[in-house]
Amino acid sequence: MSAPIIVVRGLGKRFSRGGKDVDAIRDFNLEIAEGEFIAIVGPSGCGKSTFLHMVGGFESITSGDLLIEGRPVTGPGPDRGVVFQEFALYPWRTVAENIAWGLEIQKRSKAEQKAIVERLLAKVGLTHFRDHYPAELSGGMKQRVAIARTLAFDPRILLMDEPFGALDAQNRELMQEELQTIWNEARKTVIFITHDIEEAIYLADRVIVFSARPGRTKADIRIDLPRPRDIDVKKSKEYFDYRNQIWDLLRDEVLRARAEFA
Ligand SMILES: Nc1ncnc2c1ncn2[C@@H]1O[C@H](COP(=O)(O)OP(=O)(O)OP(=O)(O)O)[C@@H](O)[C@H]1O
Repeated sequence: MSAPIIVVRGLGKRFSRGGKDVDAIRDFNLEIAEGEFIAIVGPSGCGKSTFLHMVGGFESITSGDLLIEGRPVTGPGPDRGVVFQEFALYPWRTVAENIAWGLEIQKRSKAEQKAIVERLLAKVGLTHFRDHYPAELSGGMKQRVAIARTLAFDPRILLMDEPFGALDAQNRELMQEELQTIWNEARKTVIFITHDIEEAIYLADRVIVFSARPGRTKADIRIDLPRPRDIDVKKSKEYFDYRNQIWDLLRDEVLRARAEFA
């Protein structure tokens, strides 16, 4: 196997607030191979978003190592694209202009920008909405624009924090299918945070269950379901077994996290 693209060793993050220290993450270890789809689930407040922000280079590291292709993360970079729950689209830009945003920063030629934007509009099924503004779109459509905008500058690593959290159940399922299709084609390395165990199993090669705070690996479960995965896989016995296994692990941690705040 080739060297992992992301290596996390003994990672820790401590926040200090009002003279009190909070260990969000402690002694967290993880290795991710290029092209792997990793989902992270865990109780609320266990440090999942903090970890993703550290990989993104938006949050400093308190202790341990966080390496991408062998180099320590020191800040954001074009090798990493982020898609978060809130659709951070520019309201004054059309769909096409939102997708082109990163390409303008990269100073790509107008012709290149147009070709990439058209390809991505088709990929996320929004060709007919290219001249619409975000306010005219549904939540699912906005999230598709956000994904297209991130894919436009072609990062090797996609960091996704509850990207479908604000969508209704039907749109969520459609977006899961779409993301799987995009991932099958592009094979990017993905770290995907979700509260939805079923979503994690459907999408991921491995599901990492975080412990209650301070966050670290409680379990690292390989999902051996054949790809590409049809949405009907969610009705299979294997899927059901994974769901029970992960839910049992998570339940203990959710109870521990609750006890702390009781
Ligand atoms: N900037 C900050 N300053 C102080 N404490 C912080 C800061 N950011 C996060 N924390 C604390 O770190 C812990 C982990 O937060 P984080 O947002 O990473 O959790 P999470 O697992 O993503 O939660 P959720 O699932 O609810 O989104 C929490 O106790 C949170 O209050």
